[in-house]
Amino acid sequence: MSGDARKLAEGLTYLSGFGNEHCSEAEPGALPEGRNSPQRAPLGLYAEQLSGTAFTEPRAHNRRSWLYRIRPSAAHPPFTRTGNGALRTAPFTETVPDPNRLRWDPLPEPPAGTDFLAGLWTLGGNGDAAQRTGMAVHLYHADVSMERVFGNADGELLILPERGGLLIRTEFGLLHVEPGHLALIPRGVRFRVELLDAAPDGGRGPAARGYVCENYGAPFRLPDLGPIGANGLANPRDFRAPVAAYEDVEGPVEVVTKFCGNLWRATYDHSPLDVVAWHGNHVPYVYDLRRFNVLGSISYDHPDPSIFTVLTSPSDTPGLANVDCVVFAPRWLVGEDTFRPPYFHRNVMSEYMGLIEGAYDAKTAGPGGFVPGGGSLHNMMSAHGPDRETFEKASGAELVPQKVDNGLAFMFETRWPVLLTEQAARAEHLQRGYDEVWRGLQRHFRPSR
Ligand SMILES: O=C(O)Cc1cc(O)ccc1O
Ligand SMILES: [Fe+2]
Repeated sequence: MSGDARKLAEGLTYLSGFGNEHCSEAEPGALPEGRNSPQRAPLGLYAEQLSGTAFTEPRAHNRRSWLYRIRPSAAHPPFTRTGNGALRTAPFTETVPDPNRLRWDPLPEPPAGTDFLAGLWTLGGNGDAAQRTGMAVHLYHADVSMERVFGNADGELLILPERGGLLIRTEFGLLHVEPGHLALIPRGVRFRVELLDAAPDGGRGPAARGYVCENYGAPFRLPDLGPIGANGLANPRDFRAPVAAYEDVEGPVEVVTKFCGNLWRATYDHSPLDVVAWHGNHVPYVYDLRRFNVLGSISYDHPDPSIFTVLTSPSDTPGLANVDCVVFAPRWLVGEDTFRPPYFHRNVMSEYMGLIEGAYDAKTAGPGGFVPGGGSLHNMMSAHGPDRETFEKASGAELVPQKVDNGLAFMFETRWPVLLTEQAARAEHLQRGYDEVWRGLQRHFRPSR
């Protein structure tokens, strides 16, 4: 079963380009020509618009798609409340904001039978989902594929697998995402996550794991490049959207929606993944983080990590991100007379970091350190930077050109402090004594008199 899914995932074709006006049809003639909503849509399909931005937002930022489906989304019974599990939504008010630097080990293995939705575990966040501002940091662990379908009214979901490949079946078609890739599910788009590497029935292998940034604010877009020029960082053509693929399923399908923080469920009499054709720019996509064109200093000093921004969700203040997704991808360090790892700093922005693979150049690796599947939180103005070991090594290192290619880390950098859920503040896997990594940084200063 999982072998078939992998073959399917690896054979998928995509539409290329970030923010493009794509179009796709799974049956010839399903897409109307020359208009969005003909009197009768082709092939007996229903036409439906899905808006990701207000109708009136500037053309450059407007997001919407037209879907041609077997049944309109409106054809569903009432939703009723279901448990939220470990999923939480802004505003975050469960704990007292904590100025300490914090670090977590990976989530423990999930209970048997946990799907992606049940396995979402919220660390914290900021803003207010109902005001469409702020963000949340979630982790997930899952050992079975979803059978139900999920859609999130509260924001878009940026998924970064750390362990195990995923096949994501969406209203727009299928996406394949592996550790080292990101997948983006826009607000409102329904999807089902299937595991490609789960141990078949009975043989319990390690669960799939990863990170999710839920963005309540303006949809992620590519950052402006300013003096960098017309190319660089994440190149638009490397973002890939699915081609139309639909499920023609008549029969009970459980559909869950998150709305203003709560999960609601309904049993549909058909699959809502029944879109036969679509066009538009409010679409899911995948991106391979290793395609990131890393730019940096070729003279001296360590640049600010904004140069590693893959995607940004802007706020109403120019240059101030609701949240940025930043990647620390393989790169050369060549700075002369330069302390090459990240500098000591205190930042008005708040930084959640995770590790997809290997190690990170400012933090000690290994057990009790910054490990794949773990995460760190350095909130507004919290003092951090290289740990003692890194500082000592890097301030004495011979400054020959050096390739940093032993890891893949990322950061969600957000305008407001990330406030913790109770489960994150009390977690067994919250590391105790994280401050120790900065203990013993020696005094070297000697006043001249
Ligand atoms: O804290 C971190 O490791 C993230 C980070 C990286 C960097 O290269 C410069 C500043 C910064 O906050
Ligand atoms: Fe930092």
